[in-house]
Amino acid sequence: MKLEIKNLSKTYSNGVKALQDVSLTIEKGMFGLLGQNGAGKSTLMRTISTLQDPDSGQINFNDINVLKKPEDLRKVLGYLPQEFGVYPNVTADELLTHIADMKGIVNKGERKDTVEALLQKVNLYDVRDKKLDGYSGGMKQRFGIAQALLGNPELIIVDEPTAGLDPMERNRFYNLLSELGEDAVVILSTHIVEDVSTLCTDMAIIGNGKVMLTGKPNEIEEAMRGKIYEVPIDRNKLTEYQEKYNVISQRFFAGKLMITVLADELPDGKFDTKKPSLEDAYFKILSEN
Ligand SMILES: Nc1ncnc2c1ncn2[C@@H]1O[C@H](COP(=O)(O)OP(=O)(O)OP(=O)(O)O)[C@@H](O)[C@H]1O
Repeated sequence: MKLEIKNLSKTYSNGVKALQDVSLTIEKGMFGLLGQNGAGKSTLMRTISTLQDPDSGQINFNDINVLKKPEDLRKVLGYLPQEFGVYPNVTADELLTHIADMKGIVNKGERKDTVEALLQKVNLYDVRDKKLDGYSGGMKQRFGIAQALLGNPELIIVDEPTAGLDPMERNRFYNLLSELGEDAVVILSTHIVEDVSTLCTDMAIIGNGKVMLTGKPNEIEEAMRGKIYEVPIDRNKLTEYQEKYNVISQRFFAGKLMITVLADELPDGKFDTKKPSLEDAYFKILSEN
């Protein structure tokens, strides 16, 4: 199983270059596409999902030429868009049954079994007869995954799935997502670094419509070992430190401002060496662009 994206470009009519010569090879497993708001993630996800056309480039999934045969891709695609839309005043069971019907699962018995199994899988079986518009954000997202999984897709795309979930719902959702990569190519688009470090075996960072880095999260972290330092400072000293050092990020920690600095060696005795995280790598890339 393999998704190959080659030289994909897209400029919107307002002149925004949302994709600039994007090439990626994505194999079976969970692939994280990390980028800030506006980086081009949704444009890429919608293009792969055949909802919009690029200006140029190619996409192949196994032997399907996606841009030439979008209908072939749709048969093996499961897509959870960023905005799944307004949740109608129907139950999870009713809507999933309806979508299963539209996806071509026409045999009633088979459809009932499929819908039941999926509701079990996403842990909504007990609330299957409740109206969707009364669901919590996490429950809605789990429903979104259930509909994306109808028809056993080989390519699953989830766009910013954990935005707006509370920590417990996010954890539950992670458990669900972590199983998906076993038999499919799964692309998880997100601006949340933790999503990628928790779930993904491979990743890319995208910014301004360009691929800035690809690799395995642990290798990307490892490449930064011995180069990341931190020190707590007074908030009003930030500019001073920024002038002197390559400050890649800052956060509040117990009332102090903790700054993270990129350097080839210990900047001075006040700094501590920090075990690099994926977030440090991400901030480094962002600070360079
Ligand atoms: N239909 C459109 N017409 C014009 N510009 C657009 C359109 N859709 C997106 N853009 C612009 O293209 C750029 C990339 O947007 P895109 O939605 O792909 O980014 P994103 O990484 O998914 O961000 P977000 O998380 O905010 O959705 C942004 O500058 C956005 O404003």
